[in-house]
Amino acid sequence: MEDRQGQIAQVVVTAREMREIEGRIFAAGMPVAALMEKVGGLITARVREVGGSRVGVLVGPGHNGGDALVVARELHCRGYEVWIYSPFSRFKELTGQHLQYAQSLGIPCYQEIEELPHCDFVIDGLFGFGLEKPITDSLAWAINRFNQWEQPILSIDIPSGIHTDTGEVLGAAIRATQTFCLGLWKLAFFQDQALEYIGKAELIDFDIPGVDVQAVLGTLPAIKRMTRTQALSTLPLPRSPVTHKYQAGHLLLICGSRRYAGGAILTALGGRASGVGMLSVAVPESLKPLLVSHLPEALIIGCPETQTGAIEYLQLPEKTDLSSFSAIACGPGLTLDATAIVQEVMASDRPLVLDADGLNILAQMGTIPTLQKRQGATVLTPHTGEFVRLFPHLPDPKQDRIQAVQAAAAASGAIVLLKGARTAISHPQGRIWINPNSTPALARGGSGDVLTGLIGGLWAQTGSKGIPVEDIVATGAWWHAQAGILAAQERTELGVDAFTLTEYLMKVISEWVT
Ligand SMILES: NC(=O)C1=CN([C@@H]2O[C@H](COP(=O)(O)OP(=O)(O)OC[C@H]3O[C@@H](n4cnc5c(N)ncnc54)[C@H](O)[C@@H]3O)[C@@H](O)[C@H]2O)[C@@H](O)CC1
Ligand SMILES: [K+]
Repeated sequence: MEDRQGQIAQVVVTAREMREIEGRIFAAGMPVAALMEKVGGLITARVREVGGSRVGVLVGPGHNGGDALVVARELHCRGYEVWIYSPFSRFKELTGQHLQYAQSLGIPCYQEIEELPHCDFVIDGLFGFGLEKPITDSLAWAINRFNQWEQPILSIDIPSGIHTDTGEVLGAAIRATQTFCLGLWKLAFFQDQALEYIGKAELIDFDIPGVDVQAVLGTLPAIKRMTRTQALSTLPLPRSPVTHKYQAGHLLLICGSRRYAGGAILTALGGRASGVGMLSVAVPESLKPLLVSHLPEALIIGCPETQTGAIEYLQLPEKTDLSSFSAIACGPGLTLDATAIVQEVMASDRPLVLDADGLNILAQMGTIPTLQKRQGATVLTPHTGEFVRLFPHLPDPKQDRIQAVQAAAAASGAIVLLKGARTAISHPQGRIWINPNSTPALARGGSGDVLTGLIGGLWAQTGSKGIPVEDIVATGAWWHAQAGILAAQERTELGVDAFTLTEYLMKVISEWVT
């Protein structure tokens, strides 16, 4: 049971895949009406927990409307006052039958929004994954009116008007307070542009057989949703009782400048929180005392500086070269004057995380040709602005973040982590992890620096264990977000500065592990 729920929690589907999976269930003999009844019953049970007794139900022409009508009928039978709004004249057969029966029970059905009496909440069953063209005219107008209402709106499957795959608004879309996603997570739930419409998201599992999911998605689905179980299986815990510090990885961080000293500290604190065995931090010479005072256990490498206070070149300790490190993370706070350093680490064959100015310098060097020459594995961690600078010829991530990150990884051969409310990580061959939960508290200067150090530290510890790099990166993203969520719970969304975040990294993980 645990297993099935764990697997279902990771699955993410497109509208086409959902239709194929649904097709297999129907072909195997499940009557369409029975499935609708089952799903409607599950939604009703959740709706009844919401409270209120006067309900407006928005009913569309397809099976999303059919689901809504089952809920309307069940609520009516349980003593709720129910009104239906449906401005359509033609319905799919099953939906039409449900509407007829609902009306026979005395549930009023209105075609005009003004006729709907005041209700405690609204159920949105206008369109689900069958929406195929933009919503226009009077229906778009009505949706915009519903959005101005104060009452909570509960959407069935997906807020009506949201594209199931890209998350874009097709003409007009319901802004839901809560959305009950049916059966399997749809891609739109992880596209930043849809999040304000989806509200609180909840999966209603209606027992889709695992074999049908596998038959359509394959044994290694392309897009997966990160889960706690997955993250815990990747973390380097428990440690072997006989390990020594060099077996727990050696991370080299290259970061900071006189102008951006704090970025170096935050990156290093992120690296430290990963538990990495040995931490070396290369910074401009003048930052060395500052870093030593914050991280007494790390080896701080002071490097010659440019006139502007950037690292001029790497000056590693004697008998050390880049091959001494299990992973390198480079970029936060470097400024654009540290080009030589980025060239040097690009030429090494070490696992490399590039972030911030490291990415901006890579963009100047020419992202794709430079990466194609690299011997080792590379992780890029851009936010949207850096992404566009790195990949100016690829589709704009604002339109479809998942497709954009997939295209970037394929074109560059790097593992690309695109930051956002729903951070997505793609492997060059198209495998994607999505981090499903985060907090706007993390939209704050320095929080990305912490992530870079953390991912570097995890990679240094686990890279040699055969764990796929994208799993390690996704675990870092998950851990970082969970620390932000816990910190925001305890300190509000205003209380999660990047330094505080580094302290919550340990706190959150000890809660999971114990
Ligand atoms: N996948 C599954 O296994 C299940 C799906 N169910 C429900 O079925 C839904 C999908 O049902 P459908 O395929 O009937 O699709 P929808 O109910 O999403 O809507 C399709 C209908 O809307 C019309 N339409 C599409 N775009 C329009 C537009 N812009 N303006 C006006 N009309 C438009 C279409 O002509 C069609 O009649 C799901 O979202 C879910 O709610 C559930 O009943 C049970 C199980
Ligand atoms: K809907």
